[in-house]
Amino acid sequence: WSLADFEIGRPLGKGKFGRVYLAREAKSKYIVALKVIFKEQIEKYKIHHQLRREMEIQTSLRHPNILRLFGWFHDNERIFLILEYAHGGELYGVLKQNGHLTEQQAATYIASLSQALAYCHGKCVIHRDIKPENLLLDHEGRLKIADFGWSVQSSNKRKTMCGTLDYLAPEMVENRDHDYAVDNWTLGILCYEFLYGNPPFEAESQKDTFKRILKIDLSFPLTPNVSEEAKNLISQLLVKDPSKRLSIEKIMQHPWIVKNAD
Ligand SMILES: CC(C)CCNC(=O)Cn1cc(-c2ccc3c(-c4nc5ccccc5[nH]4)n[nH]c3c2)cn1
Repeated sequence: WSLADFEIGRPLGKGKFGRVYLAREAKSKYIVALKVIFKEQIEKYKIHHQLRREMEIQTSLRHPNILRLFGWFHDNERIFLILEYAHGGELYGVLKQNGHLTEQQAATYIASLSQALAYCHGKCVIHRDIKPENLLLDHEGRLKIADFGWSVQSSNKRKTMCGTLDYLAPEMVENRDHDYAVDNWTLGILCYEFLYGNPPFEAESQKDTFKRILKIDLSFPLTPNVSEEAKNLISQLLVKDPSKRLSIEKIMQHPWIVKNAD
């Protein structure tokens, strides 16, 4: 592939490392999202190996709820990633527009995320950075995890702090070793945010967010009205001891998911 094969459209936003444009492959008319990453950025931030690993990870993942990386090409100063185009845009937009989601929508997205994570964990990939901005919707409103900005192969004990803090599990806040269960924690954070409109441990300062996470300072507002089953699932995921968090399989069998996810 080369840039000449594509007609470039409007900017779709900026992902990690670069901007993303709507694009159409000239011959097939196939619509894609084309991400442009400047090589000088890669040199400057020394992220060549991380980028390569992400590209290998994302190319190898094939799942209906994981955004495809079809391929890539480069010219002298830029690398271009040919990504799946998600017609529905960011889930974040839907969440902010409606304030919060219905229990059916929330359960459907949590079920989709759980299936995608079960698939990733099966391939020894921990996502570690799942947040609404990284979740896109296709033309049927089906969820697509877009950004493997900090995904690692599981053996890694990386210590870098990644992304916004609201979604960090206690073991990551305490910079202890972490494993797949960080993604289970994040499902609890997202479930809470889908139903209430903001993440459970939000605070004025980062320090206070850290404290609330480490204390599991979890409370459920009286409005909007949320079912006991939903609160039960959230309470079984936002557990300090990673080994005590509900497994992905158990999430899929939880009464709230079985009843509300479609
Ligand atoms: C290899 C490594 C660097 C990871 C490869 N993955 C990414 O680059 C992650 N990434 C995906 C995107 C992205 C952003 C937006 C979209 C969209 C999209 N569709 C939209 C519809 C309406 C409004 C906005 C939209 N954005 N479709 N596919 C996308 C893909 C940005 N970063």
